[in-house]
Order: sequence, then C-alpha cells, then structure tokens
Amino acid sequence: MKIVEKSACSFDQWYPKLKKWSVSAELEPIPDDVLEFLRSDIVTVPVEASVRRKLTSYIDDITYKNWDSDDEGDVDDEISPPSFPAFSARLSECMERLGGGVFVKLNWSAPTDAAWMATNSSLKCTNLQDLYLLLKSSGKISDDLEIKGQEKYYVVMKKWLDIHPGTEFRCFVSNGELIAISQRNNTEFHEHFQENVCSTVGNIKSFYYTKVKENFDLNCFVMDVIYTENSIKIVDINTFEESTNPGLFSWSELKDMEYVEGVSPEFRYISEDIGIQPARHAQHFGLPIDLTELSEEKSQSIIELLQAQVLSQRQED
Ligand SMILES: Nc1ncnc2c1ncn2[C@@H]1O[C@H](COP(=O)(O)OP(=O)(O)OP(=O)(O)O)[C@@H](O)[C@H]1O
Repeated sequence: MKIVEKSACSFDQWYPKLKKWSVSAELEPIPDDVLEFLRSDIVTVPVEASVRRKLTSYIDDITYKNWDSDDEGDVDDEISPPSFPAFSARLSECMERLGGGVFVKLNWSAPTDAAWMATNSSLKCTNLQDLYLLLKSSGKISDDLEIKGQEKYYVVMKKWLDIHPGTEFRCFVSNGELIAISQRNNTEFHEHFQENVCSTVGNIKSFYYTKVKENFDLNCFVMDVIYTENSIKIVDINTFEESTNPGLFSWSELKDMEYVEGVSPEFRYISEDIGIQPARHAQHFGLPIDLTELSEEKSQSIIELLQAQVLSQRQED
C-alpha cells in the first residue's frame, strides 16, 4: 500500500471532503505533551478528567511513580497525574456540541478492544475520564500512535449513535468502482438482508456514484456505511489492504475482482441463521471473568490495578 493511500484514509483527510454524508464529528489536534502522555505506559487519566478517586485496599500501599519522570527505575516518587486543562476543556466542549455522548477514535482506529475498561463496558463516552481511559488502554490506539511518518494526530469524536448491526455495511472500492459490499458484522444473521438485496445494493451503489466518488479522489479504499430505509451515512474510510477486515470476502478475492457493468457490486451477507456466534470483538480480545466483573464496578479501580501491575513489573525488573 502506498503511504499516500494510508494518509488519505486518515480521518482529518477524508472527513472534510465527505462531511455532508458522514456521521457528525469533531477533531482536536493533539498537542505534543498529550501525545507523550498517551504513549507512556502508565495507565492514569489527567487530574481534570478524574471523576472519582477511590483506593481499594489491594493497592493502598502502592507508591505510584510519576508518569513523566526521567528516572524510570525509581518507584518512590508519588504519582502525580498529568494535567492538560486547555486541551481537556476543548474536548469537553466538543462532547457538549455533539450532544453529550461521543464515540472516540484517533486518525484511523477506535479503541474497540478496550470497551471493557469504560463505565458500563460501553464505547459511549459521556465524560473525560472514559474518553482518556479508552485511549490509554487500547492496543489499537497504541498502534496508531506508532505509525511512521505521521506528524499530526487528532482525537476524533463522533456523535454517539445507537447503531443496529443489521444496518452496517462495508463497501469495497477498487480502481474507482464499487466492486463489493459485505455486511459489516461477520457473524450475525439478519433476515432483512435477504429480503432487501436489490434495494440495499441499488441505494448504496447510487450513494457511492453520486455523492462519494466525485468528492473523494482516492481510487481504492474501503468505506463503512450505516444504511437504513431513510438514510445512508459514512461511518469510516479504511485502506484497501490486508490490515482492513475484508468482511465476508477474502483479500485475494477482492484484489482479483473486476468491475462488471450491470453485475457489480457483489453483495455478501449471512443467509441462514446458524445460531449464536461469538461477538466480533470477543473473538480477538478475551478477558478473564474477574477482570470483566471488576471493570463493570468501577473504572477507577482498574486504573489503579493496572498502575500497580506496571509498578510491580518494574520492581521485578
Ligand atoms: N458514532 C458512533 N456511535 C456509536 N457507535 C459507533 C459510532 N461510530 C462507529 N461505531 C461503532 O464502532 C464500530 C467501529 O467503528 P470505526 O469503524 O470508526 O472504528 P475502527 O477502529 O476504524 O474499526 P475497524 O478497525 O473495525 O475498521 C462500528 O462498526 C460501529 O458499530
């Protein structure tokens, strides 16, 4: 994949061009000190984001290490969570403008692997603590932060929508043509897909050719949409390459597929109910049950538990 394609799929690049047809979002450029905090291995949230602070007996005795101290081996310093008042205030304002509940991500990825950390194990952020916590504990976000040559990072906040998985589709564009559409969720059966094949394909196709194609000049990409009878909205744009999930296709199929007038795009969906399947994210991110239960109780304890773990590992080293 060319670097230009990767950067064209960065939220700050595609969103201004396709804003009119996308889920409402706001972007905040991340200052260097916040980037440094996000990349550090201590899991905490900035002072101004801390909703509650309740020490558990398990970690009462632990002495925390300052997250930004130069002396990595010294564990005797008191931890002093960082503070980014101006940046955090801007995030709060964005959240408010978007109606109070947001879905957070960076330029490419969302912390879908870290939902268990947040209040109610939901990705819906209604306060700064959940927002920072999700960003700090996600492996997908860490990977985004290591992308080579990326200079400008953004916190992207999208207006929270209760999205029904039966309305999500992944659309594959190759050489400027819409060649394939897959249901977004690879495991669930939705009866209405089969009943509405023609209208689903017809409406998504017309959306791509009349709205997206002329406003977005990338030749190959993958577009996620939510489609209901009344509207189509873009949720995300991804690169046309193996790191993007190919849905119910394989990447070798997609790379060999050619656009055929009157036939394309091919639409794939699960056509029979084969019973309950593991949830999409659970397939990749299984968690011990006691950790899952603890995370449901209080996210502040989780922060402290993780801090304690990092410290004890350092002491062992
Ligand atoms: N605004 C929103 N409100 C609620 N849920 C959302 C919102 N945007 C996305 N989601 C949910 O989160 C999922 C992942 O979103 P998104 O594609 O933005 O993240 P991602 O990290 O790029 O995902 P992937 O790595 O799977 O491509 C979506 O399929 C959708 O179910």
